[in-house]
Amino acid sequence: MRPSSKNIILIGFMGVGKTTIGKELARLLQREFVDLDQAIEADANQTVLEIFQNEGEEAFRKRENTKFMELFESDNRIISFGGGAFLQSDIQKVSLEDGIVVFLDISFPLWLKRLPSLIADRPVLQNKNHEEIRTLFVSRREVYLKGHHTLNTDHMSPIQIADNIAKTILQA
Ligand SMILES: Nc1ncnc2c1ncn2[C@@H]1O[C@H](COP(=O)(O)OP(=O)(O)O)[C@@H](O)[C@H]1O
Ligand SMILES: O=C(O)C1=C[C@@H](OP(=O)(O)O)[C@@H](O)[C@H](O)C1
Ligand SMILES: [Mg+2]
Repeated sequence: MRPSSKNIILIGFMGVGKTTIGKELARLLQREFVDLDQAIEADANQTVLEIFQNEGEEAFRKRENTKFMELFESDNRIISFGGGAFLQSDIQKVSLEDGIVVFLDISFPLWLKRLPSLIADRPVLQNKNHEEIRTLFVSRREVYLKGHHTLNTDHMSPIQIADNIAKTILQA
């Protein structure tokens, strides 16, 4: 089957592996890889953390929206979102209408083991206790489930996950 040229978008909670797996998937499918956060950082000449600190979350969300709309003018890309991008209703609508949206899921206990390595550069996780983070994880998961495909990533390496995504999309 000829693979569609639609953009493939990876969504899911912070730290699930969207950036890491997106790179692997792009290599596998020989497509251009774009990480939405990295594209925003390059434009702003600041890290995501610095944008949150210097401009606030609302300004970051505006940058996220503008950059997404710009990126979506071309197809054939693998685009890794930041964990909040798909929560924006217009980003969600355009992604679902014109792209292939893959939700990378993970069980919360496994995700929690990654938290110490994530906290320093994920402003949304800072100043929250485990229960508050779990509540955010559960409520966002409901939104991520609107994606076209859901893939549980528990106990799999990024390469295995990328391989599964490629197979899932080719079979669809
Ligand atoms: N399948 C996996 N198994 C174990 N660690 C992973 C896996 N995928 C990603 N990681 C690690 O988790 C951290 C967050 O990955 P990242 O790709 O930045 O996630 P995201 O873009 O979803 O926030 C990194 O340290 C990365 O090496
Ligand atoms: O979930 C979120 O609201 C965010 C996730 C981050 O990306 P990752 O999901 O790649 O960590 C980054 O966009 C920003 O810190 C906000
Ligand atoms: Mg990322």
